[in-house]
Amino acid sequence: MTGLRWGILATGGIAGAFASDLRTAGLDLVAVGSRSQESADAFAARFDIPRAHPSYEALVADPDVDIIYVSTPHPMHHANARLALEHGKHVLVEKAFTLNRAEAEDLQQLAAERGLLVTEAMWTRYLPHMLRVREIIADGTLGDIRAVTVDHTQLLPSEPTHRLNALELGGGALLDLGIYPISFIWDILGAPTGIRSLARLVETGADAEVATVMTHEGGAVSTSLSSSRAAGPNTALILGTKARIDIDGVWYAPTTFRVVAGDGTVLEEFDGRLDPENGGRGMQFEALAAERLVREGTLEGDLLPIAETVAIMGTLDEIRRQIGVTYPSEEADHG
Ligand SMILES: NC(=O)C1=CN([C@@H]2O[C@H](COP(=O)(O)OP(=O)(O)OC[C@H]3O[C@@H](n4cnc5c(N)ncnc54)[C@H](OP(=O)(O)O)[C@@H]3O)[C@@H](O)[C@H]2O)C=CC1
Ligand SMILES: O=C1CO[C@H](CO)[C@@H](O)[C@@H]1O
Repeated sequence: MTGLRWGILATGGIAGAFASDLRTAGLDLVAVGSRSQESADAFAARFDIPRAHPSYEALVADPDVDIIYVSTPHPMHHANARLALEHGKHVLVEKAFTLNRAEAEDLQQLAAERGLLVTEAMWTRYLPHMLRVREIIADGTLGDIRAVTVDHTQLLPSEPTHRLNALELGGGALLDLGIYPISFIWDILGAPTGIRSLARLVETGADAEVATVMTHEGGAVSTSLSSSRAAGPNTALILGTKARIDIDGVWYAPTTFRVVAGDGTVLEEFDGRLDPENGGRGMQFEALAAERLVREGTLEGDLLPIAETVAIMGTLDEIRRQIGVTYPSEEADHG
C-alpha cells in the first residue's frame, strides 16, 4: 500500500504549518476544505493542492481522500472529526483532542465501530528527542523517576475575542498550552493518583495561568505550568534517583537535551533539532506515524494510544473543575 491521501479541514494558522510539513515529508496532500471557497482556493494555491472544497462536508465526501487533519478551534473538533469518521475517513485531530472526556470517548467508540484511526495531533510525542527520551527511561539510566517539572508559557494575544481567550472558541491556557505538559507527564509518569490545580482567570472566564501539582503511582510528583500571557523557559526536567534529563527550551518542539548523573557528569547529549533549511517544523512525524498505524492496522495507536488521549481529557476535565472553567456547550449539556 502506498501512502495515505491527506485532506486538511480548515485553513487557519496551524493548517498552513501542517500543510508545509506534509510537503516537506513528501506526503500526498490532495484536498483542503474550508467554510468558504475563497479560503479553500487561497490555501490550495499556496500549497499546490489539487482540490479545494467550499465546505467541510464536501471535503469529507471526497472519495479520493483517506485521512482528514482537523485543525479548527477546540469546540469544533468533536463535530468535525465525527463528520469525517461517518464518511469513512481516518482522522488526525489537533490538540486538545476535544473539549472534554465525553466527546473524546464518543470519537474513540465511533472510530472503533468503523475500523478507522482517530488520533490526537500531539506532535511532541513523535519528535526525535522524545523517542530517545523514552529509550533512556526504558533502559533504567535514570533509576526511579521521582519528579517531572515542565512549563508551556507564551505571550499570546489578549483580545477577548481571540480563540485563546473566548470560551466559545475553547479558550484558555490549559486546553491550548497546558495540554502539552499534562500529556508529557502522562507519557513519563502515567496516570495521576492525585491532582491539585490553581489558576488565574481573565475577564472572559478563560484561564490565563494554570499551575498543577500531581502525584503518580509509586509516589512520584509532577508540577506543570501553563500561561498564555507570559513567556517562560519552556523547559522540562525529568528527575530520577540516578540521573536526570534536562530538555532545553522549547522542549515541546524539536530540541536538545542532556542526561546528567547525580554527581553532575553529563552521560549523554542529544540534538533533535531539524535542518532549518528543509527539516520542516516537526509535524511531519505525527503524520508519518498516522500513516504507519493505518498501514500496520494498529488503529488504537501506540506512542499515544487513543485510550490515553481520552484519559488525558479526563485529567483536563478535573483540572477545569478545580479552577472553575466550563465551556458554553457543556453548560447547555448540563441544562
Ligand atoms: N500543533 C501545534 O503546534 C498547534 C496546534 N494548534 C491547534 O490547532 C487548532 C487551530 O488553531 P489555529 O490554527 O491557531 O487557529 P486559527 O484561528 O488560526 O484557525 C482556525 C480555523 O478553523 C476554522 N474555523 C471553523 N470554525 C471556526 C470558528 N467558529 N471560528 C474561527 N475559526 C473557525 C477556520 O478555517 P476555515 O475558515 O477555513 O473554515 C479557521 O481558519 C486548535 O485546536 C489549536 O489548539 C494551534 C497552533 C499550534
Ligand atoms: O499548540 C500550540 C503551540 O503554540 C501556539 C502559539 O504559538 C499555541 O497557540 C498552539 O495552540
